[in-house]
Amino acid sequence: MTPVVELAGVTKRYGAHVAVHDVSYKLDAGKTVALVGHNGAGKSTLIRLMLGVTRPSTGTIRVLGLDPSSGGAAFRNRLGFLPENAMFHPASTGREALDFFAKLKGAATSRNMALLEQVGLAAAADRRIDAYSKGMRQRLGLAQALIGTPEILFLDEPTTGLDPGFRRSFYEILGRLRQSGVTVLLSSHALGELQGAADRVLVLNSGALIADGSVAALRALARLPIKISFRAAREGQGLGPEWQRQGDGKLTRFCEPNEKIAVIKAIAPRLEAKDDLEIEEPSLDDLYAHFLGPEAES
Ligand SMILES: Nc1ncnc2c1ncn2[C@@H]1O[C@H](COP(=O)(O)OP(=O)(O)OP(=O)(O)O)[C@@H](O)[C@H]1O
Repeated sequence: MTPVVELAGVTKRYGAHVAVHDVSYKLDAGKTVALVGHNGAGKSTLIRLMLGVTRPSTGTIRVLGLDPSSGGAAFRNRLGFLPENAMFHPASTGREALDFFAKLKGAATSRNMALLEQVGLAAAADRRIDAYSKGMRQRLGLAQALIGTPEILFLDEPTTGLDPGFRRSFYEILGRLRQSGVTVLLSSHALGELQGAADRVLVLNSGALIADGSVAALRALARLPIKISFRAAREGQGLGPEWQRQGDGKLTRFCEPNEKIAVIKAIAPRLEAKDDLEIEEPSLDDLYAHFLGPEAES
């Protein structure tokens, strides 16, 4: 399958500052891919490079088989973009804003109501945008990005500032888009919200791509320890020193993911029906901190 996006050895410098350093990847059609990293990691710069708004200092970029910086209007209409801070005229209604953007894109305005419906804004179509919540404005931004039925959507931090309910419903809309075959590339600070929402995660640190894979593959790569705890009716004598008694009376130890079953088998003969066994997998926030450091935001 020909990749829809292909970067090879892409570096972007602003003066002496390297915003993106030697990044290469290929994206397949129909996948949802997340770019994850701290503030300043280079996520927006990569999106701008793929949109053709800025050119790489070195390396090559192909989007839908073309150099995005030399693509014309027909090429741009095959892409949708939701900027980090989508701006709309506050006095216009959602419907008027979409009409404006459709005209800019040379697209028919007749689909706009269907787009508003798709993002759950049909009932608010004729309300002024200054009365929209942040979550509603982000959905309007998504509807704007969907004008003209784009093949690839670039969404720059679409869920930043949204409360958990709005985040969830935003990802539900993205899930439906994924089923319709659109390729989605979104950036995010938070790995935690991407479980089940992204097929693949690209982790960026200081402009460099430091990890690339599904959430499950990143978990396997990180090999973060698993915590096993149990509270036994009988004393857990004879267990090794790796088992520590906690303040709540539970016995706890950490182990490598590939030791988990052996550890459970070793304690199984001591467990009775009324005993309590807990297996705690590392959280996605732990995984983010593993790749990007303890000051990780979630
Ligand atoms: N036009 C520019 N001129 C100079 N430096 C820039 C420019 N655009 C970005 N940078 C710098 O490049 C680095 C990467 O910025 P970028 O906006 O791509 O990061 P980001 O991962 O999107 O961050 P955030 O999560 O804060 O949006 C930053 O250090 C930023 O200051």
